[in-house]
Amino acid sequence: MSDNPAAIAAAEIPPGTVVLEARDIVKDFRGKREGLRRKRMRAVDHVSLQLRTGRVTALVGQSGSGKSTMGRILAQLIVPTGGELLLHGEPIAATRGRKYINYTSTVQMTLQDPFASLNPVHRISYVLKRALRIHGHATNEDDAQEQALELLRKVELTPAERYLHRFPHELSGGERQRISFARALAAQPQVLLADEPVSMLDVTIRKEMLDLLDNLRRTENLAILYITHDLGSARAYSDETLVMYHGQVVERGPSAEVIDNPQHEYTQRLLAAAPDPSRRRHRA
Ligand SMILES: Nc1ncnc2c1ncn2[C@@H]1O[C@H](COP(=O)(O)OP(=O)(O)OP(=O)(O)O)[C@@H](O)[C@H]1O
Repeated sequence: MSDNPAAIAAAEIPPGTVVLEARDIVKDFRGKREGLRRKRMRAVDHVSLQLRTGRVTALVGQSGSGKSTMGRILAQLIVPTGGELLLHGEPIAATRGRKYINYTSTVQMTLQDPFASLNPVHRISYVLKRALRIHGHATNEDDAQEQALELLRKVELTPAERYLHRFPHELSGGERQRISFARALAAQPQVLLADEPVSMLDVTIRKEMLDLLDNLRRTENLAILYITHDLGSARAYSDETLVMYHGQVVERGPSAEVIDNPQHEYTQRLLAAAPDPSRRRHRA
């Protein structure tokens, strides 16, 4: 086993191990101009969280509460104003270069709109093989081909051979989101940051997609951050829920407790506005 815990397969790490930790993260953006001064806008206000292998952590809150900003900080797509990230207990500093690529191999993010995140001019085979090569997991063309097929099977796009030669526009929204997951898995990550993975999909396929995510959590032992405004799915698919309001985490705990018995007035209001907050599901 490698002595670098970030470089080993997630499956080799005991479930429940903290992989990624955010401590006291703050993010300020430049806000609207007021006279000669520009106001500061605090999108994330002293947020701490831990992501553990084989566990799903839900980050819920209404639009503008800071969920995506927090996800982008965890993916190192943007730099926080304050606080720190720790990977396997080691502070992260590099935002470019080899160390940054190593970080992105360990921590992958998928976005809400799978169509916007896939280049329309490339076939699926190119998308997956490129990701495999960038992260150093394919040594030659045959190897890349075999692994690309295996990734398609993992995200339940079968027969896999049929999908390799397609372009994104030839796929449905659900299939494109599965390709986004496959591309993320090509990095062999330990952490998956899933930003609103089903909100742009037809309601009839949302459950299938969340079941797939749950499956990947188990089979790949992934630490998953599930960013959503849907409390019902957070209750059904996550172990822990953090509720964000105006950039702050106002309530956190086991998802069943937070959602069945919310203590904070904001969580109670969110629940009152949710269509079916009591949906339950027994997890494997
Ligand atoms: N690049 C940016 N520059 C300025 N303000 C930003 C930027 N990105 C986000 N914000 C602001 O930060 C706040 C939090 O935004 P964020 O996208 O994190 O919220 P969210 O909870 O993910 O919402 P949604 O569910 O709509 O994506 C919002 O007020 C948003 O306008």
